[in-house]
Amino acid sequence: MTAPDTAALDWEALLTSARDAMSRAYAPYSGYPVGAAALVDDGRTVTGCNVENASYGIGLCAECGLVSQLQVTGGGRLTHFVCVDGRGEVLVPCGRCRQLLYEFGGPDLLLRTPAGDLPLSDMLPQAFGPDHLTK
Ligand SMILES: O=c1ccn([C@H]2C[C@H](O)[C@@H](CO)O2)c(=O)[nH]1
Repeated sequence: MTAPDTAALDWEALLTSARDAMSRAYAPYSGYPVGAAALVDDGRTVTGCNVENASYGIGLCAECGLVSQLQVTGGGRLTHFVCVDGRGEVLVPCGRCRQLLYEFGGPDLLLRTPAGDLPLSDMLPQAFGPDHLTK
């Protein structure tokens, strides 16, 4: 399956999905809800929201839920990704989450960021990934 044409991609629909996910976040400790949405190479959309915990350090980022949903709904490769903050504004994924995304999207995964649409290779240069383990 080939990645959808970037120009034809409906970023607005993906943003709406991310904002909807954000509205379901559980973020009572930080007060910082996050929603994430990604397009899969078979046309599915997967989403996630952050889920915090009274044991602060074990809270889950929105991207954790997203990659879990990716797997549980059939796997595949992520092609386009966006996450939003509590105002619905585009947010950059945190460093750990860039690594999570790399596993399932690789360097060509396109991220919508406040600085424009960028491949993950720009956001996580010289990434460590599955290929290193096979060398
Ligand atoms: O990429 C990110 C960055 C932050 N958060 C969450 C973690 C925490 O619950 C809250 C504040 O850091 O935002 C995410 O879900 N994804």
